[in-house]
Amino acid sequence: MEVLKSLAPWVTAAVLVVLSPMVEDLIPFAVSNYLFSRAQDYFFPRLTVIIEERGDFISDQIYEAATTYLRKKINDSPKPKRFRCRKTIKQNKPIFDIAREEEVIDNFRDIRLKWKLREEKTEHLQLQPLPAKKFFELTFDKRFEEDVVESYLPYVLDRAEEIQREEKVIKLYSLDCIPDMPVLTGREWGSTILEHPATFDKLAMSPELKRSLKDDLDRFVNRKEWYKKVGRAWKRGYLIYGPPGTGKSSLIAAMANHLKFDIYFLDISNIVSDSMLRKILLSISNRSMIVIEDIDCAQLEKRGEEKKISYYKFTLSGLLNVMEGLWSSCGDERIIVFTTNHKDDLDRLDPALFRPGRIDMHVPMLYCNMDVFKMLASTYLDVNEDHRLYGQIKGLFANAEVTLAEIAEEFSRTEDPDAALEAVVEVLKQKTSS
Ligand SMILES: Nc1ncnc2c1ncn2[C@@H]1O[C@H](COP(=O)(O)OP(=O)(O)OP(=O)(O)O)[C@@H](O)[C@H]1O
Repeated sequence: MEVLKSLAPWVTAAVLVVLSPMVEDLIPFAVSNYLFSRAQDYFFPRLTVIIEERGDFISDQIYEAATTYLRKKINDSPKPKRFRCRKTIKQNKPIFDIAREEEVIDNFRDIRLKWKLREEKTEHLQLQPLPAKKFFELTFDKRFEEDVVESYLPYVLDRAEEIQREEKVIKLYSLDCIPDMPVLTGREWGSTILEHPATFDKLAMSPELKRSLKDDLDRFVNRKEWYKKVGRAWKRGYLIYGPPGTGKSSLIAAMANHLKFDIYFLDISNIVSDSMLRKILLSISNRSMIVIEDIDCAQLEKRGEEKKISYYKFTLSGLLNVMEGLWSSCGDERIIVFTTNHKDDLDRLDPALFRPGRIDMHVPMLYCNMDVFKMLASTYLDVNEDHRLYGQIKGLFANAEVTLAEIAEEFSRTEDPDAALEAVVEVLKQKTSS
């Protein structure tokens, strides 16, 4: 009986092919098409799983994994009929990606699976166009439902993680909304590939501080079990402070490059309520750094001073609660980085924001001193020994506040180390006389 059933679809197909010219004459196309698909459904019942880009605001891990997995597949094996191609100046070769409405076939054990990327337009909300809803359709023979759910999807997740580790592609996310328009849906993250070359090796900062920050980050990522054991959210907070041009942004890029974490720049001035903040934070993927820059300028209110409900108001307690509460229940390996140019002004903010557990480490990025100057000279000019001008420069540093950005600018103007160091002496002299 089983043998007969397995032969039946082929016999039916053959009969339909032979009879199709006659069927076409007798039965309208729409009807024959319907009958054919019903016959197909009967003999080869199929299942389609919908994997949306975002669930209830939470970016979907399977969707992200499928994107990575299929991209790798398209790049490594024969391409589908249509595919997307992109390349930035810094990438060595083009990257191919799945195109909308194009099918990509995968084989897993004896199962044939069909992936299709689809997009559903969403309406405009007020003046702001909403991003289209993207989703994958994964279609396979119904008999393999259990294998797909129990084995194939976990395989795609594992494989995607491996690929991400191998490829080391780091993404930079920021809120994709019209300036001065509020975040309306929580789905506004737009991304690009982070190509910032900063690394800890190249960064000029106090060697002790660099070592302790690197150790702190490494300890954090290796302590999954510890966080679970003590029942704490697997997150860590850093405050990076210092005048403009001292390397705060470069340090953030170096941290992301070191950990291979994505960066999410969160501009809280676009966030209109605690609930929207919650949605925005929920849509951030694991293994990521959330960066809130210039926290002293942020429109935060002190704890206890927040008004009841006000439209364009963002409360400090909202930020604290979301950070603490939300990530305890969902989300792993989250780093939050605050930056400020004016640490003293932070006294204006609620001290609770900066108590241990919320901000775990304070990282000063200060004006240039002789130690960091030598590091920068080694990176930019290959000056690794003492230079005849170093004594004079050291003396000038005692009375001049100069940032590493200013020094880096002088070092970039010439490849001649003597000329570059003489230019720095001039800059320092000007600073001390003014
Ligand atoms: N510590 C540093 N080590 C190496 N280069 C640095 C350092 N600080 C600054 N620079 C150089 O100066 C440029 C500007 O630095 P960066 O943007 O990181 O400073 P910042 O403190 O974030 O400034 P802002 O507060 O204005 O954003 C960098 O691209 C880099 O070339």
